[in-house]
Amino acid sequence: MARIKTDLCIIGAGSGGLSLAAGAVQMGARVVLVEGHKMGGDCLNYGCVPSKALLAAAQQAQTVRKGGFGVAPAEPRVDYAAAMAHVHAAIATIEPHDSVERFEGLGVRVIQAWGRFLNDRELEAGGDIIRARRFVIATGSRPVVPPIPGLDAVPYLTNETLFDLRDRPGHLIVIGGGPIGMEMAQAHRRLGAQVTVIEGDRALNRDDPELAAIVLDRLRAEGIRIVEGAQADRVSGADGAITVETGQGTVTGTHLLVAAGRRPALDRLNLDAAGVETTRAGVKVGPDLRSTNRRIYAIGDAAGGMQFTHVAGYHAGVVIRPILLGLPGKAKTAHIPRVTYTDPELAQIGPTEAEARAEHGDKLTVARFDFAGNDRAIAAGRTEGRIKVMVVRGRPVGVSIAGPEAGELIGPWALVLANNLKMTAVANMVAPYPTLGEVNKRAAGAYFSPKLFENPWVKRAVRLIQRLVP
Ligand SMILES: Cc1cc2nc3c(=O)[nH]c(=O)nc-3n(C[C@H](O)[C@H](O)[C@H](O)COP(=O)(O)OP(=O)(O)OC[C@H]3O[C@@H](n4cnc5c(N)ncnc54)[C@H](O)[C@@H]3O)c2cc1C
Ligand SMILES: NC(=O)c1ccc[n+]([C@@H]2O[C@H](COP(=O)([O-])OP(=O)(O)OC[C@H]3O[C@@H](n4cnc5c(N)ncnc54)[C@H](O)[C@@H]3O)[C@@H](O)[C@H]2O)c1
Repeated sequence: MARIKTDLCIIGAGSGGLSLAAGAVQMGARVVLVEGHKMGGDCLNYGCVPSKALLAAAQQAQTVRKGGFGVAPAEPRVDYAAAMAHVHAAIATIEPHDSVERFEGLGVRVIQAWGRFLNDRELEAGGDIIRARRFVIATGSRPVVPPIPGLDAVPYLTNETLFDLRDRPGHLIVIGGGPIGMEMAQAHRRLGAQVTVIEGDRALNRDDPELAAIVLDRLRAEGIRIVEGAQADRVSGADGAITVETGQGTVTGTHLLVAAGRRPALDRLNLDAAGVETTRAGVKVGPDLRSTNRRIYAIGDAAGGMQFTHVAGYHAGVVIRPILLGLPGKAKTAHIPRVTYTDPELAQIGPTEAEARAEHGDKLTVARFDFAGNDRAIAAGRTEGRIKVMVVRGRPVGVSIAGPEAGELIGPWALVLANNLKMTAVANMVAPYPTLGEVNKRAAGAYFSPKLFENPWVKRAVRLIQRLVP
């Protein structure tokens, strides 16, 4: 047992904790990092990395299945275990970057144990007692397992166990039509499984319904059954034959994936002892991410806001200022993008059209452009898609994109919104031809066109000038 005094103690070595530890130690702080399970957290081990790697394998299968452009389609011979081997190879490639060795090399003291507060200034981990000037809770989130009658008596998967499978499910039932559910539904369908998604509300319900429909139409066309407005009421059966009852009938499949949302991972922390209040969403924090104990901050999924790796990283940047330099820090959300990596992808930044309409009323203009009008999309046969830009007084406040590479295409808008730039900044950009990226400029064009081309004053001015010009 050691008594450790430090400047900063971070609990959780996932996306947020690792970013903060690396930044803080390299700026000269003494840093202790406490991790009870795997370095890299959810994103590396059970989240972003494995899900995107499996989607890549699924894309490969789909390319063969689809054929086209003179290449004959063929039913792909899928080796599911090999696809999962790719998933674990991707994790293994990234692992060293998040490892104990790398962080100790940077000068961080890493304690591999669960952390638990003893009081408002001390944390116990693996028998060591850490007294820190500041603590940061970066403990992430866990899958919600809803209290559906019968669920506890059947074998079910979550994102924490799905990537351990080596035999392809014959029929995967997914409870939850959010990003996890839809990404894993498409991955498994493309790898040859039958897939049914059961969603109590609308699938992809945080997104603009007009754009979500583009994605959902494709998923249905690929053979995924999506049952919406159907709460999973009861589950029964055993390994290989699991039945889910909903208000819209019953579904029987071989495997069940529960993707019904996330809850903050705070249970081991003994937060009462530290005077840290919580809500259902996470640690109760202000915009500065400080908890009800002024020495303790929370970042990432544990802070109860947007649950994304890039948000956890952003939070790390926000809290490092007050913790290390005594400067104010404030987390904002209006400029943060989010992407669901189905094919086509679904990307959003700021409010959707309905949300922007509710906030800005008549001041809102929505500019649209369809991928069907983009030459590169036509050449590549990838024309399913649309971009919508919500503009208020010449500045974009929100952007929604459904289409191929939507996650890449939203990048420039993240720059525009983060820097409060105007639509003219996008219109002034010259996009290389032919690229999908031209949709961004064309959306800006769609915003300015009515002002320029349907404006009688412009027409009158041009006629007058043409008469005067020699
Ligand atoms: C299937 C899936 C796919 C996803 N895909 C994406 C994506 O494509 N893009 C994206 O941006 N986001 C994605 N996410 C979300 C992303 O994974 C999370 O938002 C991100 O990991 C949050 O980072 P974090 O640092 O808050 O927590 P985590 O990365 O979860 O790290 C928390 C760490 O804290 C540790 N811990 C918990 N309690 C304690 C304790 N008491 N003591 C010590 N250690 C503790 C945990 O073991 C864990 O290692 C996905 C999530 C899932 C589940
Ligand atoms: N691409 C990405 O960036 C990405 C990918 C996956 C996850 N994530 C993050 O993880 C979070 C969690 O993802 P998620 O998909 O688990 O959660 P979610 O909350 O986004 O979606 C869960 C869905 O399950 C439904 N549901 C809940 N209980 C149900 C029941 N009993 N019967 C039927 N439907 C039910 C809900 O209505 C909801 O639509 C995301 O919101 C996101 O922040 C991000």
